[in-house]
Amino acid sequence: MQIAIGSDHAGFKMKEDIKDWLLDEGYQVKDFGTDSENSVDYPDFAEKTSKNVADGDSELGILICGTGIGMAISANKVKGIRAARCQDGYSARMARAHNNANILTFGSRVIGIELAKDVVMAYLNTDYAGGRHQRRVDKIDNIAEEMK
Ligand SMILES: O=C(CO)[C@H](O)[C@H](O)[C@H](O)COP(=O)(O)O
Repeated sequence: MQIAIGSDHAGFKMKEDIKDWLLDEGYQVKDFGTDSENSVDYPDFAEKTSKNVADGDSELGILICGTGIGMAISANKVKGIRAARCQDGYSARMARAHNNANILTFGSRVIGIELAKDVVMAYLNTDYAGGRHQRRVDKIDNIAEEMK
């Protein structure tokens, strides 16, 4: 499975750690930056990473900033993206199972690397449940369509 990953300066170090760990676990990872702890603007990296997922090149995406909030807000502006900020395993499982979230975000200034890995594994190892949830996911996606 190919995962798209991105961060701002606040999430840079955690992105590198998560990327190396995912590669060790056998995932393919496409890194959309940033490439250092120099100050950057999170929407730039959210947009690049989210468009790669929306285009279908990567199956899922991970975005890391200081809180995970700015990344989630930005990613959810991209058509076809359902980004969920999850900082515990239960939320990460539900984001996949119930919301079919295709981007996971979290904050490097909020959770540590071991909890972040736990959240990522819960997210990646859970399948979308479909069924009654599809009706709701369709309604989410239709909100953007109706705004046109
Ligand atoms: O988007 C955010 C807040 O919602 C992130 O936490 C950013 O990483 C943060 O705003 C960056 O802050 P900084 O003071 O420029 O490092």
